[in-house]
Amino acid sequence: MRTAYTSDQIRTAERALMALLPDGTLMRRAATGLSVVCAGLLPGVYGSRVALLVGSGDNGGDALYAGALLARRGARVEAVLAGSRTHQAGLEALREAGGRTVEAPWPDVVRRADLVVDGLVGIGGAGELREPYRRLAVAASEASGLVVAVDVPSGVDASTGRVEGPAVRAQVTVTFGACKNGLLVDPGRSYCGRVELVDIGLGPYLPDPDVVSLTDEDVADLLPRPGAESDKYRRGVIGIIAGSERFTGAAVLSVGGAVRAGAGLVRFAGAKAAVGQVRAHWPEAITTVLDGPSVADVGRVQAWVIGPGLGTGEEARELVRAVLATDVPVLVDADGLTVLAGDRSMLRRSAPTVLTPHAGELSRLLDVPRDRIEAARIAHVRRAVTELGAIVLLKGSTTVVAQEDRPVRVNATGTSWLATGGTGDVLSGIGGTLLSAGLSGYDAASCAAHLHGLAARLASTGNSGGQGPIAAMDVARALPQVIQSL
Ligand SMILES: NC(=O)C1=CN([C@@H]2O[C@H](COP(=O)(O)OP(=O)(O)OC[C@H]3O[C@@H](n4cnc5c(N)ncnc54)[C@H](OP(=O)(O)O)[C@@H]3O)[C@@H](O)[C@H]2O)[C@@H](O)CC1
Ligand SMILES: [K+]
Repeated sequence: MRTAYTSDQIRTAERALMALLPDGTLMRRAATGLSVVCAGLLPGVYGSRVALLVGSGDNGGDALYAGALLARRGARVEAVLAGSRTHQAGLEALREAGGRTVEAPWPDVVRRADLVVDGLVGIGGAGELREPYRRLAVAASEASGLVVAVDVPSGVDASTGRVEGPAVRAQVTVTFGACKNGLLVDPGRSYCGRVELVDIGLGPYLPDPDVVSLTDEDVADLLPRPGAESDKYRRGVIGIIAGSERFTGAAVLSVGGAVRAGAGLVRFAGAKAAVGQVRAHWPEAITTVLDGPSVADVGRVQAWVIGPGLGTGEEARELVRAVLATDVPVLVDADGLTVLAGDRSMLRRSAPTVLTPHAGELSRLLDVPRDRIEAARIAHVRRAVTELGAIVLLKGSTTVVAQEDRPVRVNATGTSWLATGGTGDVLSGIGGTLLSAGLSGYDAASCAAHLHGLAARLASTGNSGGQGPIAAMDVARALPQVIQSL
């Protein structure tokens, strides 16, 4: 499991460790690790041009010391001192090693560098970058050389991943001691490139993580696998209520996600047209044409999925109410969430409820503008959990899953090609299947997001290794191969 922390958590751990070590030890460790990564990126250190963007804090100090180490190996190191102050010991080290400082015009220095080291701000950064950092961040992002961010790309909020205004776009981010939340969550994540962690001995002093990210191994351990004693009922019976006379595709895709994720049995109930399509595509499912808002005829299930393509009228409302009145876990998606936004009292129940909104749906549920949710996904998914009393999977460029009193789980899989119609319906079927197999809502939601992202990657990757468009059904189809590979 990968773990990540807020800036405050990192600072607390740093203070505890620093108290035990001679002054400057941590910065030396950080700078040595940084210089090793930088040297590994250059075809040769000797003779290469390195531009250091140096801010006024310790982030700039790291860059200066790393620059000194590279200069000792023959790199031509030029430092742009952008802050009102400069880390003096770091500057002396750079000068002693043969590095030099340069005056404006700075963009030329950045343009001609083989490697740009962004040491403007790290965990001490707050809010939008001010000038001249702002201009340098833009120049670095447009540079033709490699860009390495020190600890966190400048302009990215280390605790939240929030980006206001320009920020440095790096190919590699070298982070110290532990990963920061903002390196795992969009929009910050998309500025980091590859993240390299340099161990500086902080481990024993770190608290419980604020954010975690499951690995393939974690998901493999959590996934239910049928044993010799398993039959279809014991593996899990999932009930899906989706689709309408007008929208039938969502039903087919949700059932597809469930069948291909390994449901023991899928019971599908919906409007006649949706039932017809589900039967045509998935003969494995047992179907019921719903006659009114009762789910009594569908049969026993261990978990429900309700919402994709359901509509938001009176009948849909009563169906959502009926499903939430049962005593089994329920996953509510899409139109089901819009219905819930109109009457959150339905969420008062004792069995687990998993909600799977995208930012627009969460905006309706919380009455918060969508762009605010997208800018601060962790804070809003937490708020949703507290306000709604449910487990919440917030879909998007970074999918995050939260439950009360547990770290937010950030999904590490997926591809930009996944942003296409119907993929959310497939996700609901996967999540419901895992719930019906007995996983907790928190595990079911996070494993579903992980598998969904892996399946999308597999489906979108061609023989050449490049990625291309996918249809939602391709994601469902790729699920068995992904589960086999874990
Ligand atoms: N944690 C660890 O264990 C270790 C941490 N280490 C390193 O220390 C780093 C943290 O150093 P830090 O505390 O000195 O803060 P830092 O990130 O350099 O920035 C502070 C300066 O930025 C400025 N500034 C802020 N916001 C701004 C804005 N929007 N726009 C423009 N300027 C802005 C603000 O300037 P001021 O307003 O004071 O002029 C302030 O002085 C950390 O990221 C890591 O690299 C390693 O060396 C060793 C182990
Ligand atoms: K930085």
